[in-house]
Amino acid sequence: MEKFDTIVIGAGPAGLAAAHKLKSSGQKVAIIENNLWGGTCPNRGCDPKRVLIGAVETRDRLAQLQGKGFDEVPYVNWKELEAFKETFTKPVSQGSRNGIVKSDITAVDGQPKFVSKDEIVVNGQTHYQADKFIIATGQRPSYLNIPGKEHLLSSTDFLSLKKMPADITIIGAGYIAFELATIANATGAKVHIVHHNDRSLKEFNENYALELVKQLENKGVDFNFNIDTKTIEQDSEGKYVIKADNFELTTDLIIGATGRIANADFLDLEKAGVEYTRHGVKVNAKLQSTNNNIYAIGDVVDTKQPKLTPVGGFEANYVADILTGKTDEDLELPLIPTVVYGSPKLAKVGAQDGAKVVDQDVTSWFTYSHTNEPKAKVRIVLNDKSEIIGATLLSNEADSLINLLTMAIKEHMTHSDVVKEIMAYPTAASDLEYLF
Ligand SMILES: Cc1cc2nc3c(=O)[nH]c(=O)nc-3n(C[C@H](O)[C@H](O)[C@H](O)COP(=O)(O)OP(=O)(O)OC[C@H]3O[C@@H](n4cnc5c(N)ncnc54)[C@H](O)[C@@H]3O)c2cc1C
Ligand SMILES: NC(=O)c1ccc[n+]([C@@H]2O[C@H](COP(=O)([O-])OP(=O)(O)OC[C@H]3O[C@@H](n4cnc5c(N)ncnc54)[C@H](O)[C@@H]3O)[C@@H](O)[C@H]2O)c1
Repeated sequence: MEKFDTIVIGAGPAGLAAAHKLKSSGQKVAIIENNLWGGTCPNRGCDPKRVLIGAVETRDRLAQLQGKGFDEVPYVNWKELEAFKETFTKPVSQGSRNGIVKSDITAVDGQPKFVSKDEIVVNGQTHYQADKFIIATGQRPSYLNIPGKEHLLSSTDFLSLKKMPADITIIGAGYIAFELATIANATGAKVHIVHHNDRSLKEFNENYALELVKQLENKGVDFNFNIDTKTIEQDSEGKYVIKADNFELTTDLIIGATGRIANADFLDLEKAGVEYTRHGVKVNAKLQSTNNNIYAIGDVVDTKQPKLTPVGGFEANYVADILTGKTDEDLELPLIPTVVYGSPKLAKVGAQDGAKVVDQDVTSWFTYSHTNEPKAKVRIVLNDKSEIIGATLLSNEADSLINLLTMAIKEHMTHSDVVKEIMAYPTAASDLEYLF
């Protein structure tokens, strides 16, 4: 039986980063994947989504300048865009696996299961042992447990639809629901969102989330709040009927976007003494599971941290440093900026409340008015020393500006620090000194 210093389970952004770093520190490493190498982000998450949103941004830019240089605003041609997206996703799995093999890391395809605290079997056949294991198996869509749930498709299905239906419904109002609704709407599809309460994007400032709802409503998206879906049926024409108390909606296709569940349940973790829930593997402050030799990183970890690609990458580097003796400190995550992609985009970082909050509608400012953006808002949070400690942004520039604000928070910048800097003009960054 082959024995390794470390075996990584799951070849997404987190697992791959850990495997490469451990190998470059001199370890004998294996990594096991049971599906597409590269994981969620480049195959069925961030990257394909970003390609699609890119086309939406282009369309909206034209729409904003209709009658101001442009006459026609075409809908996004889904078939062509989907084919373009495939040029990014198709090479990912083979490319990621090749990278592993090239680095002299053992690549194993198959389904691993623990047989003891330090041994796994893959596909019930080949046994491997290791001193340490890293679980990096991510999450999968979690479906509503209701009659008719078999009619629900996931974000993965959406990103690979061969044809965009005329009428599409998304259940849920989190990141995935907003991003997919934005994309489908730009293809000319009628989009409905059905949500069980009246609070969308609950991690974000409520007024900013409501403003984003308004922007999508203005584009024709139909929001149905406080609708707790009870059943889904298929009618005689093949359409789907969503039913709830005093509510019925007939649609061509339904995407379930009601959260994700940890891939911790197919590994026989019980045999290794590793505790987990549907939220993921339980870990201590060093990302160590209830078995001291088994760590967990990325989306599969049961913590309150946002489940995002850069977080998984950060944790991968941290655990690799722990395993190679470069640190024994507890994990300390830096500030985590996050963005709901769309047009406009909604972004946030850091504290949402503090000693002072400066909340401004900046739609009329040159940065936003020269492209005729429909709405731009900035909310800056300061502490009692007047340092920036948090921000929420709504605009087409929110994704780049939020990273700049993340650096400003890290550097404890105040207004007088900001005015000492020169930023390229005219950009969203050159407005910084006027934002608080
Ligand atoms: C639609 C969508 C859009 C997203 N957009 C963004 C975004 O814009 N920005 C952002 O930062 N994040 C985004 N995310 C989240 C991001 O994709 C994840 O945070 C990131 O992929 C997590 O990396 P990971 O390596 O922990 O898990 P994954 O990327 O999920 O990788 C886990 C890997 O483990 C494999 N695996 C699972 N079970 C087993 C098993 N039993 N044995 C072996 N292998 C197994 C899986 O096949 C997968 O390859 C998005 C997610 C989705 C679904
Ligand atoms: N841009 C990004 O960074 C990005 C994009 C997509 C996904 N992600 C990651 O993937 C994760 C999963 O995304 P998600 O949108 O599935 O999860 P989410 O947690 O953001 O949203 C799930 C939504 O479903 C709702 N919901 C739960 N039960 C429901 C029910 N019975 N009926 C109707 N709605 C219900 C929740 O209230 C919530 O609004 C995110 O939390 C994030 O970590 C990130």
